Amino acid sequence: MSLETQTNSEGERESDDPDNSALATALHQVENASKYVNVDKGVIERLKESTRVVQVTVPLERDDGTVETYTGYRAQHDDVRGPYKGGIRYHPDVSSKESQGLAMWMTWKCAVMDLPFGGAKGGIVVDPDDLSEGEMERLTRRFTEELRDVIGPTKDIAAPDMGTNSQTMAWMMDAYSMQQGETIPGVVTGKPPVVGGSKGRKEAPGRSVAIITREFINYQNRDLEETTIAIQGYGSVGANAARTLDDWGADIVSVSDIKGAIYDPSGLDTHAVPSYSEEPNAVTTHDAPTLLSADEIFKLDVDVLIPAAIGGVLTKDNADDVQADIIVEGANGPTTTGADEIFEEHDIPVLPDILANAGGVTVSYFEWLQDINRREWSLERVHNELESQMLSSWEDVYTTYETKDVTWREAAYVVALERIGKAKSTRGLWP
Ligand SMILES: NC(=O)C1=CN([C@@H]2O[C@H](COP(=O)(O)OP(=O)(O)OC[C@H]3O[C@@H](n4cnc5c(N)ncnc54)[C@H](OP(=O)(O)O)[C@@H]3O)[C@@H](O)[C@H]2O)C=CC1
Ligand SMILES: O=C(O)CCC(=O)C(=O)O
Repeated sequence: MSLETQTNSEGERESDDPDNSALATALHQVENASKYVNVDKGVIERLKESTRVVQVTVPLERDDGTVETYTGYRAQHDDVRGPYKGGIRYHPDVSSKESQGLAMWMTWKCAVMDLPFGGAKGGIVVDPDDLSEGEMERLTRRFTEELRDVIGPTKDIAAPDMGTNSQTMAWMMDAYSMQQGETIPGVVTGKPPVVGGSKGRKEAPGRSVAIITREFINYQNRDLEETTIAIQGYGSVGANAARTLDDWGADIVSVSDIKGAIYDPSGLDTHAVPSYSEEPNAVTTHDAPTLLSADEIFKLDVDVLIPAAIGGVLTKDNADDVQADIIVEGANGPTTTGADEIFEEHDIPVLPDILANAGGVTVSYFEWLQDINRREWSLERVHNELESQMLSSWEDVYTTYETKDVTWREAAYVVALERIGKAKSTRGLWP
């Protein structure tokens, strides 16, 4: 295991990162939001860096007996409010810088939700579709072993993200527990309920996207039952957001996966469209009046557009094509800085990821509480507590939006940065 020390060079960051990378976008957002908060400049400078980024080599014996090595990362951004918290991603684009950008967003997300956690993110540079189930398990167990020194239920708590799921978390929990000599469910969240997972965790990020969409529609004095919605990505976040909003009466007129989009102006039966976990890459096999290319979903004239697939998809090159009245971010970092500026010019509100998809980490917090207390909550309790936590943070964000001349993203950052700044000054950490 090696600890990679970060460089502080602005110039290096700018030249290394294209405009739409997670790190470049996250750094721009924090710099921009810092104008609106009363937080010491030294603290803001510190928050532009991760505490540490761990890079590990993960050897894997393939099913045919050959050995391959993979690279894994865990970026731990800030822990002033509590242990580091954030997902593990298995994807070919995982990198040190991507992990750092995503870890920063976790710090803000936990602070907006007022959860006692800091921010982390990580993953392995691998295409999970290339691995068998047994290979996935061996890779995950070895990765957990390599991260052993820096993770733990009071240090850094992992969770699922793209390419990982509740089974991956069960393997991580088991690998960690075996070496510790006792079962420690609180080291990861997003586990299957039978091994200490929380009911409702899998659906939670999509559910919170639905809650924030519903609240914003009400805020604008519109009617959810007359609202048309297009959703990019039909995985854990996209499909659950689609089905929840559909159940609440909205018309989900278009959904997409990597292969394309389906469109029905009278509304799709979202429960019948196969989600990624039900059948990968199968959205376009569903019978719908119109088939579109994957990118055409952004051009639809709908009330709400929900990008819920990957980061950096709304850019300055396609933002002018967006016809939606409102954007609710389901994915992490789907909107680049250039696109954000265009949406502001066009008066298209963008409800940010750090609020909208925060249901995932919020129910992860509930799971962690259940694990350390050895108590199990009912699904009804999870839904009620998620609802009240989302409404409380939504109120904090819209009150800030109404009292300062800021965008919705800036309002969420103000709430987060002020909480983090107060925690730093109260603890006396410098910076
Ligand atoms: N899971 C979680 O707990 C949370 C996840 N997030 C974020 O939400 C986003 C999605 O994550 P999650 O739902 O877990 O991931 P999944 O892997 O479950 O789903 C991703 C979906 O996006 C689709 N997709 C990928 N690329 C494209 C593309 N270019 N165009 C259209 N669709 C595409 C995939 O399609 P295909 O099946 O064809 O590959 C799949 O349907 C990520 O940004 C993640 O960080 C945020 C909060 C919590
Ligand atoms: O549940 C968690 O801890 C984190 C989920 C996550 O990675 C995210 O919200 O982006």
